[in-house]
Amino acid sequence: MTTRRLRIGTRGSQLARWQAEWVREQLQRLGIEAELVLITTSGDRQQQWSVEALGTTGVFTKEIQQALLAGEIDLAVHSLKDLPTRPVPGLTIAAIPSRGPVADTLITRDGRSLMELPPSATVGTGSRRRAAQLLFHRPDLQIVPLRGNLDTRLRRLREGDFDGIVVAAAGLARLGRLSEATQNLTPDYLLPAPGQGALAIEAAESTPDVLEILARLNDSRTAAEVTAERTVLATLAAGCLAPVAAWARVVQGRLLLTARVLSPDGAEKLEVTCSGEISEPKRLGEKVGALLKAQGADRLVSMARAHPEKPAAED
Ligand SMILES: NCc1[nH]cc(CCC(=O)O)c1CC(=O)O
Repeated sequence: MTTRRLRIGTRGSQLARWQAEWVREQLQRLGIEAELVLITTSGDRQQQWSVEALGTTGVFTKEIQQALLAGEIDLAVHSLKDLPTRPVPGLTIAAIPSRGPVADTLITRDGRSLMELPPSATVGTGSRRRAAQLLFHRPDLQIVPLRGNLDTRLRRLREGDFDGIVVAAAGLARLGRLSEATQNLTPDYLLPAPGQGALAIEAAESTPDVLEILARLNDSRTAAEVTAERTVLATLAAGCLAPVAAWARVVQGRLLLTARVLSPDGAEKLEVTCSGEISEPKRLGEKVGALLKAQGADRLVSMARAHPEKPAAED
């Protein structure tokens, strides 16, 4: 077993540091000392650009993964929903800890709920998944592109740039600001992003001693849930830029998976729910992905690709 101090690579945002610090504390409980190493990613550097304009996935993870491969850090803590589904040679997800809240929340300036917002109200979000589902319920809403860290987005709402914003409950809770949420958006209303609320702890395959330690932070139930969700994304070859949502949960000893694909304008919506063995999350994700394809999901995903002018960012 390793006796040296482990180096945890993380982005510098408040949320990322909270998450990395949480992992540091979990390691400390196991008697393992660790320290944070802050790494700036291209997604952090280019706040003014849409993620699509950056022309690649993994803008919040790539530099951190390079540091892992170079041996500059021993482990990386990511928001799982920011981590592309395509594996990186030499790296592995060593642990997926127990998940936080999964839902999205609406925050409005005047405390009105989604259905109470006035006609043509403006909602700031950079996520196509959020935009499409909001428009499905309220086609009149004006969706305004919004990027940046959670604190930036909350500040812009207070400054009056929008009537409302939609953010992940997990992020708000971690910043200690869940009380600012106006409305919890239930999954039937706004289905979350694959992996939302969960962390991924990544390490290099060449460091089996580190992998062995990190395995103790894994929560097998959360791992099964997010594996099913991410398999839908991978099966649809959708990436983070298409309006794809997926949510898996354990109900009566079985894994229940709901996934949605929408057109970017929210006018079309496909949805599938299936259950499967907890021990076979990948099979369940593939099945749901295939059923969505059979309903025409590929056409909706390519509609999103054909409209790159609309930015997508926060999931
Ligand atoms: N890149 C944005 C991001 N990545 C992870 C979270 C919050 C935590 C989570 O959803 O797991 C957020 C903020 C948001 O979506 O509002």
